[in-house]
Amino acid sequence: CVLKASQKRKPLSRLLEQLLRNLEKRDPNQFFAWPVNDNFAPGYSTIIKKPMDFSTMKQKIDDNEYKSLNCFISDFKLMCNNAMKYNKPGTVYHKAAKRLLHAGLKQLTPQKLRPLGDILT
Ligand SMILES: COc1ccc(C(=O)NC2CCC2)cc1-c1cc(C(C)=O)n2cccnc12
Repeated sequence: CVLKASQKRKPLSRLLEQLLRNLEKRDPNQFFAWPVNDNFAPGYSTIIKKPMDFSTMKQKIDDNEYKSLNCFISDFKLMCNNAMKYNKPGTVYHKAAKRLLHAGLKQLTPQKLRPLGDILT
């Protein structure tokens, strides 16, 4: 069937979905898969002003909210930094966030992304 213009996946969206899938693989416990719930994280919504998680990033891709790769990377960093702010060093979540941020940014270096061509310019 022919995709209507509105349904046509923009090249950037397809790329971001692929990058998101690769980042999610680095979160095997799915600590970052969904918004953090105040019931499990007391006071979270008062401490963290701009929550972010992978499901929200996926929704933003689907809604074409990301106008550039840098906006996508900023949300990824925000998500990890939120976890390193709310959770004390040494906790399972602080360690997971630090590891995820490090591994994720390695995947998002220009060297790794250049093969994807001029989609990013
Ligand atoms: C979507 O968020 C989650 C989902 C599941 C779990 C979870 O399975 N936690 C089990 C490991 C020990 C209980 C934790 C979290 C979680 C993430 C976070 C983050 C990312 O800060 N968090 C902070 C305090 C308490 N729980 C969490």
